Amino acid sequence: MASISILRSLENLISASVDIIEERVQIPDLDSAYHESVVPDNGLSDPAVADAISCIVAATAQLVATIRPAHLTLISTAMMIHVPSALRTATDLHVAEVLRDAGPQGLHVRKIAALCRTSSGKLARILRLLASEHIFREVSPDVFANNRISSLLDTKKSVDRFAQSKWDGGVGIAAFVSYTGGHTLKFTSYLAETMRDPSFAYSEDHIKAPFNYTLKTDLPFWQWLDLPENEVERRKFGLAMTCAPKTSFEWGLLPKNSVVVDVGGGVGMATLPVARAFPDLRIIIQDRPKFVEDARKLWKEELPIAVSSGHVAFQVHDFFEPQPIQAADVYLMRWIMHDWNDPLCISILKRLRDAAGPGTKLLIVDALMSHACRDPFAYDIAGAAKPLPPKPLLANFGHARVGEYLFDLQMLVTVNGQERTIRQFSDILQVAGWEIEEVKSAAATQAHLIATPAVV
Ligand SMILES: C[S@@+](CC[C@H](N)C(=O)[O-])C[C@H]1O[C@@H](n2cnc3c(N)ncnc32)[C@H](O)[C@@H]1O
Repeated sequence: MASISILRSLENLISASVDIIEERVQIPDLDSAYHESVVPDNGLSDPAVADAISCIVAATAQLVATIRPAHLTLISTAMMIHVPSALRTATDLHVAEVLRDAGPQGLHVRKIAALCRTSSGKLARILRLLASEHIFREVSPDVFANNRISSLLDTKKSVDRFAQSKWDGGVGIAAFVSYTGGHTLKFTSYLAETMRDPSFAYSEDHIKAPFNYTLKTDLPFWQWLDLPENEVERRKFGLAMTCAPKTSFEWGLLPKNSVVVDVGGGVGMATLPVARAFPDLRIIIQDRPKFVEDARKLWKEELPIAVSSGHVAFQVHDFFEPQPIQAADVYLMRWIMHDWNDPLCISILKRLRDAAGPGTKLLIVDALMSHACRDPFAYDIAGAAKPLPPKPLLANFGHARVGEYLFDLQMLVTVNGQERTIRQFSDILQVAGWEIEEVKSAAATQAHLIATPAVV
């Protein structure tokens, strides 16, 4: 297809998608504050709207790639590293909280800088870069306000409280932004060096990640997080898990008092919304000692009734050791498999298979990878095939699904881990004695693989 007809097809796709959205929902202004009850922030339950949004995101990115001079795309992509860095800086300086009370008219950067205790000249440049990427808004020269995106960084705490800690309690996406724009950015900057060093490039060992190369340590990432000097990073990491959408498993179909074990559950960010919505379930959060300690504190603050009623319990457990909770109704593992190489995943899965009863379900929540081109593989697992987008979009929905590939590299640089395709999952599960029954939300950043014990 000639470029001009590609541009026209993309333009038509965008226009048709806007029509679908206009028919079904009202889209809030980008300048108003974030509210989780409005579309698109909470409108993705309507599949037609979700698809239309994906088409717009994919098509606009493809339009830009097609029409922008190639050298400008390369130069601006290379320099995009400054965006996560600026975003983390604004987050750690509490700019969104400082701007909360200023409302839509905003605050002069001199006042923002005074409250954030930093240089106004440099802060203005940082905020202007972000405003150009539609995060914050420059209302008039040097006057900045929150917009729908930046206001999501607001932890709702008073700035005075930050003397104690910003990273206590449910601080949401700010923790993810601060963690990723800090440590992950450092680790990924050494990716090229590790790919040229054979002892790293060809290794599947979890202590051969760019993280280890960057910090010159042989400690596994999880042990490094346990060090006293990394306490703040560990808390941020635990809270960063809030950034995920809720699990879409049908928890409501489980009988009262069903036992759900959140294996490697961190501070319990996957099961906290489940416990809120289904208080009759019995949830056990297992993790390493420090995360269990953090989880206990967080749940006491966030959902004390679950703690006092005993509907949630916390257990120190190494998932390479025999599973202490036998025949649970559900073993949930969200964002665990992607941390480990195949042999170690198989060890974890075998421990759960040994403990499983005939009715046990294993729920794995992770991204499900696909190629960026069409894939002739015949999917014989229910729900595993991802819907194909309209042409001329890339077969994997391009920029609309880039999150999966970003997470994949996040795993590579931190723990030498990886996201997997359905074939890769199917292989390791089979070796460990599990059979995939169904896949839900295959195309989402968090696909759900539901497996049952294989009959031997
Ligand atoms: C990416 S986080 C996911 C946390 C949680 N599942 C969630 O989705 O919020 C991985 C978790 O695995 C835990 N972990 C690492 N090694 C472990 C082990 N050997 N036994 C139990 N948990 C472990 C980490 O402490 C961390 O909380």
